[in-house]
Amino acid sequence: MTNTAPSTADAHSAPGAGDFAARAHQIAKVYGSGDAQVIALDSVTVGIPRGRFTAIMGPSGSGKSTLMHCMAGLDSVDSGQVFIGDTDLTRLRDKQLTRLRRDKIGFIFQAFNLVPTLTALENITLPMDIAGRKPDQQWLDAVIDTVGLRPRLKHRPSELSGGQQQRVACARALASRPEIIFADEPTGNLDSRSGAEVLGFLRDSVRKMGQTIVMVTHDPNAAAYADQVLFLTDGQIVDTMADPTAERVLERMKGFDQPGVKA
Ligand SMILES: Nc1ncnc2c1ncn2[C@@H]1O[C@H](COP(=O)(O)OP(=O)(O)OP(=O)(O)O)[C@@H](O)[C@H]1O
Repeated sequence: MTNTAPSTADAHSAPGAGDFAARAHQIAKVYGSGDAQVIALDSVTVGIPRGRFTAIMGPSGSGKSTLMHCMAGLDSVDSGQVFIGDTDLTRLRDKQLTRLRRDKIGFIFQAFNLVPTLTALENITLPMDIAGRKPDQQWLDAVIDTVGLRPRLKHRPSELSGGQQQRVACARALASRPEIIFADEPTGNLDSRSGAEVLGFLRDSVRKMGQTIVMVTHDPNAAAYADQVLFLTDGQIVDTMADPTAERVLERMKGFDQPGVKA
């Protein structure tokens, strides 16, 4: 694959560039006050290249989840700007933000968050049903085949393995062709084989379908599926790595004081 995507560092020099699916410009987030004050994000500027798979890594407490939540409009920033496409999230009212999250963003969490009474297919199309949108059947078929769920569409979550449930959650995120998918430790609850399958599907959806995915992970093996890794410490992006391998990511992580990495 030819790497023509803008690098994350380009976001500094070209904050208006159109090749980023999402951008943060000098965002800060502080929790608490006085002695209890924590600077979770310290003037972070970053661009998430369109049609690429980006992993975010860093020690526990470095601000990964906060960065993801702020970029996905799930949490507000104290200063700076966040863009999804050309839309500045910091200027939206609550209702507009809810609509943007529904229409432009897909989410995959560690917990699969499926509705237990619905079938796999009903779970996949639920966000579109709620939004009153008809799924594009051809696209839906492609997504279902990509995640290998065709024989399981009528099963309820309790009749599916953890890996299959997370595949349903991936398909649900992909089904509406969102501008960007945010995945927070998507393989954290899976055994290594199911985790590898899910990561393979995520990578395929980027390579074959042009999806943009950002994934927070503690696992260098998971990060190795990405096209690039952003390293966060103390609320700042301190490094990026293109075409990562698990070994190189692990080596880089050893430079940080971080207890959670699996060797
Ligand atoms: N709601 C909150 N109130 C106070 N402090 C918070 C809150 N949420 C996060 N923090 C603090 O902000 C910092 C960044 O937290 P964040 O969850 O983003 O880190 P992380 O890199 O995702 O950590 P982990 O890998 O352990 O999940 C941490 O010091 C955390 O304790």
